[in-house]
Amino acid sequence: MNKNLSHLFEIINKEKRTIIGLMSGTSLDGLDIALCEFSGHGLETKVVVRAFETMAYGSEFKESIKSIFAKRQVDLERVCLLNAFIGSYHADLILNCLQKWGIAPSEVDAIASHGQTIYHAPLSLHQQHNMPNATLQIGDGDRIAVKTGILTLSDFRQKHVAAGGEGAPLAVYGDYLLFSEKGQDRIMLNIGGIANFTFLPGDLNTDRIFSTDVGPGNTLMDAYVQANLPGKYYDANSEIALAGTCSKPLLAALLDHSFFAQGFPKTTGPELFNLSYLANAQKTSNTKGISVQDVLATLNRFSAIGICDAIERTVQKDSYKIFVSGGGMHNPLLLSSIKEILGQDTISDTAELGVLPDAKEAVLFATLANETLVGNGLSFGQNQTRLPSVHMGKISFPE
Ligand SMILES: Nc1ncnc2c1ncn2[C@@H]1O[C@H](COP(=O)(O)OP(=O)(O)OP(=O)(O)O)[C@@H](O)[C@H]1O
Ligand SMILES: CC(=O)N[C@H]1[C@@H]2OC[C@@H](O2)[C@@H](O)[C@@H]1O[C@H](C)C(=O)O
Repeated sequence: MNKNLSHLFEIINKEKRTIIGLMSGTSLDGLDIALCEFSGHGLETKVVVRAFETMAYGSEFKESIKSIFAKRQVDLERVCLLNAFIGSYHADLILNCLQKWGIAPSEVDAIASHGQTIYHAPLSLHQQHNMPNATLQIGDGDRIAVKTGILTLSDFRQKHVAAGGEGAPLAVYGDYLLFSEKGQDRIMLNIGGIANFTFLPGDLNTDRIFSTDVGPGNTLMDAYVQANLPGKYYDANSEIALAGTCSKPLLAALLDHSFFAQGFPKTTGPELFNLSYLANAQKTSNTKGISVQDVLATLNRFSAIGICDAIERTVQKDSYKIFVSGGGMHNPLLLSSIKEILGQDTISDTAELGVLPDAKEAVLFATLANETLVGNGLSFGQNQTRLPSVHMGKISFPE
């Protein structure tokens, strides 16, 4: 038998598998690397996160990605080169991280690589009715496999799109497998560049699981800070927003977009929520002259309203418990607005469930890989989110 395939069977037959999950999101802050140990699959999945690290990206690398990120017109040669470069670069970051942790690559069974989203185009965004939902992540999995010598699963979103989804959010799969709890309705809220949430019903009825993107988390605030405050990357601890006042006319203009009127579930990205979106809202609301502090206070409230409105419109009020993750959970003004609007005294985070909030998305992709390697197939039946019941990820062998 082909040596790669016999190695694959060895991994599948193991009691426990060590899988590295990778995530590099819309904020372009760095590569999240989670070293996970799995046993079981499906609802029996058990994961222990043995180590986690965010390997920060250098400014030159961030600028290269930004030059092609969420843009309709780009230098195609740059896209081609970056697809290869990101694969190699991520492989180097993994090898550095393993060395730091004192773990040999041979101890790792598989890598689960999300890659870098450079364009997300569901039909609702591209509006070309003869074209399908589409999404594009780059950072070639073969490069990661060859350079690290570790079997690599990558490009997870393509199967989701092929099976009728929008390619996102995929968090719902990991949320369902790792965090469902009989007797407790849970909302798993991730506030990354774009915010999304999963509703996990306490009766474990898969038909009632619900998941959607809701609009911007940090992406607009980050983009505005980067464009207006040289040297700053984001509004750390909401310090700037806290010094301002939310502008009602600007807030109303930001909310006046068909995305918010559209039904659920839906997905979005910086292709829509970018500085042109803000400039347009400032123009129509005649608020171009307001201070940087007021703009950030307004953008902060805008994110909070998008998140809460989506939850209120799709999940019965009852007694759900919210578990937050993603960088936006470190934004105190945003969190206090969410609590105020939803009438929640406290919001927990996923650390309470054994997964560090900053590591959650990387753990998610490792979970998807575990399911593809050893799962028996998930069935979401007639789920209201129309979740494709598929295994995701393409397998790259090292040799
Ligand atoms: N102390 C803080 N105060 C305010 N905001 C913070 C703080 N720490 C992190 N953030 C926000 O979190 C962002 C990083 O979030 P995260 O790493 O979840 O993004 P991502 O993984 O790129 O996003 P996505 O989930 O959209 O792919 C930062 O860019 C910043 O906006
Ligand atoms: C296309 C894409 O990369 N989408 C990301 C992005 O970042 C947050 C939100 O938008 C989410 O839909 C998704 O990532 C997470 C990991 C997901 O699929 O659940």
